Amino acid sequence: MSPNAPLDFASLPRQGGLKPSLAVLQPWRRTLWGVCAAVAVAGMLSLTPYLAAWWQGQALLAGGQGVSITAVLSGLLVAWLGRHTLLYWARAASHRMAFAVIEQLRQALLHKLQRVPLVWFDRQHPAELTHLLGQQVDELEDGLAHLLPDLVSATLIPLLTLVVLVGVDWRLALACFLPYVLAVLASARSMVTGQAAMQAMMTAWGGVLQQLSVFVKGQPLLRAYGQGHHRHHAIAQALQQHQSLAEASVQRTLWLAVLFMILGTSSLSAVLLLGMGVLPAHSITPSALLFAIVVSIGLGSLYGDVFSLFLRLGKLGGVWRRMFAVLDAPELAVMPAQPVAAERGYVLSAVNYVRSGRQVLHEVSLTLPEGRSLALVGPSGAGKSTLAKLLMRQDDPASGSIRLHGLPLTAWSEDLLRQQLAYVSQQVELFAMSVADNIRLGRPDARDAEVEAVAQAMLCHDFITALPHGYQTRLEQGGRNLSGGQRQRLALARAMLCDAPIVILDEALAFSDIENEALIQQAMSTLVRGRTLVVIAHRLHTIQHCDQIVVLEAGRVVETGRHAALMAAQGRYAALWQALHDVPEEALA
Ligand SMILES: Nc1ncnc2c1ncn2[C@@H]1O[C@H](COP(=O)(O)OP(=O)(O)OP(=O)(O)O)[C@@H](O)[C@H]1O
Repeated sequence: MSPNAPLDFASLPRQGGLKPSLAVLQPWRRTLWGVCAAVAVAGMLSLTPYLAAWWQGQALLAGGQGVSITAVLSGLLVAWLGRHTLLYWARAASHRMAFAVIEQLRQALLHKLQRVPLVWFDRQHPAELTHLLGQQVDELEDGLAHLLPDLVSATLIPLLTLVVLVGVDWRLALACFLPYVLAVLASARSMVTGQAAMQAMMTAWGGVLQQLSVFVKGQPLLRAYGQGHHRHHAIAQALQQHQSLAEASVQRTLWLAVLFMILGTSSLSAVLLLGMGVLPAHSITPSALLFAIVVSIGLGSLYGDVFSLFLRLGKLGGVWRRMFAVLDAPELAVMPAQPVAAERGYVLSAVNYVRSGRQVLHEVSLTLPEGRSLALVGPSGAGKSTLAKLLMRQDDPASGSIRLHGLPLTAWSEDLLRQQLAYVSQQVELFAMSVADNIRLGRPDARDAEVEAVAQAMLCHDFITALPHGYQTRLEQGGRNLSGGQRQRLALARAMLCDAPIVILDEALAFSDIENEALIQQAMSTLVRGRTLVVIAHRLHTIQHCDQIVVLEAGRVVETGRHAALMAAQGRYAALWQALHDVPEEALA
């Protein structure tokens, strides 16, 4: 596999530690070996000052002159240059690999977010997801670019030195390296036991981000209700929770820090004790003792690195786990099915839907022929929006089936289904781009004249041309510089521009005043003629001309029919009409 081929994140081992990082770097394995070799050689070159000291010391102890200072300095300079050239190349190569992986991983996560059921987002907090896609993906850089070379340095150099020292004197080698091995084992254990604490800290940090995001986004509301202090308190609590976990984690590893301080000086002490006190003087040569002293001093500088290496390994595992939680989120599968011949429009059979463990829709069955209109009415919380979302396959029912044009929604490809649908939800989404581009999201290739025509029809043109740069005025995120009614009309214009054969409007006129509402309805009735229309509205006069009205109550269909027939039946619909419009009893007769 060439490094330019797309990476397969699905096949990475789902575990912490270094395994996913090594697996994801497989396409660059040759470069990876090169990086490790370069780091190893650079590590060996870093030993040259110690070797030179030993060499000179040995010569002096033997009563000689040693090598000339110029030769020593030249040798050290060459080693220094060689070491830094190798490290420079290794850093550059490992960063190239890391950035390529990070780029592809971010793309894979974004791609995944486009395929998870939309209801999945209800369980996520936007601030946490943004943090994951932004900062946390970048945090992998340490694991991919630095950790492996650092591990090589911390393992290979001591190992090589150990081999040489064993050759010189195995007893001194033991004294020198036993504390180091103990330090590695203690760090590894602390990483294993610290995994849960690391996860808890990451989760707690997610909580802090959530509270901060509520605080920032909710300022207008919080101030209106004087809740600023309350929110401060919530943020302080979330921070406090994170801090206590961090403190607990530090407490848990404090003994390690102390142990490291002791072990860090133990190699030298053990070598001196053994070499000058315990072992008989004649059984040890001065040059062997000198070499062991030099090695143990060099080893002392590696203890801190070992400790931080294991901490970083633990953190890397936590970051991969967060990535996998998103990459492994279940998707809505597309399952081929045989279409029911000659069936056009929607057919729902015994649809049950469960949300957060609660049944929201019960045995809903209905038919909406192509080109006809259907209104969903009922009290708040009856399940109208939920049903509309299922028609767009934002999620799958727990049981029952929804067919469109004879084919179960589960058999439609995501793209093909989206092409069928235009949707205006209760929450209008407008983006920080020009007004024209916001409308054009409905159909990216629409010409300016088409954008303007649909804006005229949805009564947007006048307020748009009154903006400083007309259609090119850049909106604030969420369209904050527009009124609620203006935002909704823009969303309607976008949906109408989309030209999809099925239009779903969820309270799309809720913010319109009576005068505008009548005018928009008139324009829309022309635009949606011939299309399949699903409307949700509390203001029932807006839906009285629909071909079919379905009344939902507590997730069940309790009535269906046309306006006149339902009014005449004096059932739930008539009662709703009466309650909402305060029509006198005799008018319903
Ligand atoms: N994200 C969610 N998580 C859990 N339950 C939800 C969620 N969204 C809606 N529900 C529940 O599903 C039920 C139906 O909600 P839905 O929004 O479909 O009602 P509705 O008839 O459209 O109400 P309204 O007219 O107020 O918009 C409600 O009882 C609601 O509590």
